[in-house]
Amino acid sequence: MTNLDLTKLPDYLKQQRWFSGKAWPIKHVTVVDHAAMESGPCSFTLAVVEVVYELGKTERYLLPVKSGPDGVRDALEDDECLRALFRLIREGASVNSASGQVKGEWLNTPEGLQAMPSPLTVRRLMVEQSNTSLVLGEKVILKIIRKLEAGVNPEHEVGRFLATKTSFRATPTLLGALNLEGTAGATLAVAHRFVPDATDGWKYTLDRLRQERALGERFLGEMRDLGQRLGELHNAFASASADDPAFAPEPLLQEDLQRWSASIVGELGVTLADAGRLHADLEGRRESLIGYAKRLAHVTPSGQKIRIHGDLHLGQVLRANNQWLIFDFEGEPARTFTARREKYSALRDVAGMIRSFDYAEATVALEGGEPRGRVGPSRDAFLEGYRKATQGAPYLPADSATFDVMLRAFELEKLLYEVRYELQNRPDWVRIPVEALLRMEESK
Ligand SMILES: Nc1ncnc2c1ncn2[C@@H]1O[C@H](COP(=O)(O)OP(=O)(O)O)[C@@H](O)[C@H]1O
Ligand SMILES: O=P(O)(O)O[C@H]1O[C@H](CO)[C@@H](O[C@H]2O[C@H](CO)[C@@H](O)[C@H](O)[C@H]2O)[C@H](O)[C@H]1O
Repeated sequence: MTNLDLTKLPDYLKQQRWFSGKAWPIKHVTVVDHAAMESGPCSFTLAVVEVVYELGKTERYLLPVKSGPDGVRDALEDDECLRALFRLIREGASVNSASGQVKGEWLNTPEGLQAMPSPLTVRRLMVEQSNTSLVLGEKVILKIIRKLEAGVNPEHEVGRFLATKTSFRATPTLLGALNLEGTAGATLAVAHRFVPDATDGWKYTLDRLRQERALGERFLGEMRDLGQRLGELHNAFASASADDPAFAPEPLLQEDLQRWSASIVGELGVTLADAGRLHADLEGRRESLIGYAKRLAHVTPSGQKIRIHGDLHLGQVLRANNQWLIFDFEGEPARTFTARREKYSALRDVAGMIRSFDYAEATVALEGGEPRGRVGPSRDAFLEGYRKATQGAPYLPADSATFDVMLRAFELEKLLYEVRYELQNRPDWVRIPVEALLRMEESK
């Protein structure tokens, strides 16, 4: 049994940036598995704890901790503890836990064989994030996952697929992972190639929109490239062989379209109930918005369902060396792993990115910058690049009318998600998706 003082854990958790249950009273915290990490100069406990809230909900968190007379301390503050964790991954080694095994995995790809500097430098990433990322030797970015979910972690699964089964390299390659096997099984950490001097696409685009009155050919060319990279990513997903059930494309059926359409109509009801009080004019658009969702159910199915990114926006791409890299294959954080791993229409990712152009433009306009009207050219350039990379792809709809109906329905789906996301996280921003909903043309 670990010598962690369980009575101290609720207070400890509530002080952590990554702990998402700060608003709810905790009933109790239990340790569901733990491993003693005792090699090298740092000894600590790698514990998986289950938090049971008074309202009945439960959540699991990874706690790499040291305990002492003064309470619990985060072991990740100690560089030696971090190096010990990374050694497990790098050496593909394992350590027994109380009810399973903590197992390191290092991928045998050409990108994975780079030498690491010694001594290994450790740099903490100063970004707001729900996990803890560290840069090791300026070559590897190690993300320690804080909130654990049951099932296969899509970021690990997708990274591994892209690195080992495809030639798609417009992504920071997955190098390795740390997994807990056993009854409390989960992915605990993922290691990717660190991309030096990278800017995230959101910041990059905002800077460009602030600087350029009219979008120049250079920026539009970059948007074309971004569309092309996304098309190449989808081609890589669709290349999965039939004996790889988690990735193999599946036929798109009328019932898929009907299910997605019904789900968007349901989300419209929930979202208008939440946002309608604040934005009364949305109610008047209900029927025309339902029209977008309903048309999705009636198109003739063509194309396939494939694995997709699932939460694509400008914050999920990096710009480095004049190239785009797509990363963060975790999917939408509010969904279960099973839901995030579902195959879908590739156009859902296309819609996600198009929505992001509108967000970027609206953000600059709200700052008092250039007025709106620049999304259209970005959207067209992005779609042009996407179409070029996916010409004749079997997973896309056969005709452009169906392509457009599906894309509009997924834009609506994303907009509704964004309204709910903003109401919960950034109420001041909710006007961005609300105004976009109001702008959607009348249903035809
Ligand atoms: N491979 C990488 N190379 C360089 N920077 C990266 C890399 N991966 C992530 N980052 C930076 O770290 C930030 C957080 O990474 P992310 O994987 O999105 O963490 P989280 O899932 O916790 O939000 C990103 O916004 C990006 O700026
Ligand atoms: O990056 P996450 O996986 O945490 O995604 C969530 O947060 C995003 C905001 O950080 C949110 O994205 C929305 O805001 C972005 C600007 O901040 C914009 O570029 C996106 O288009 C917009 O959807 C995302 O929806 C949410 O899942």
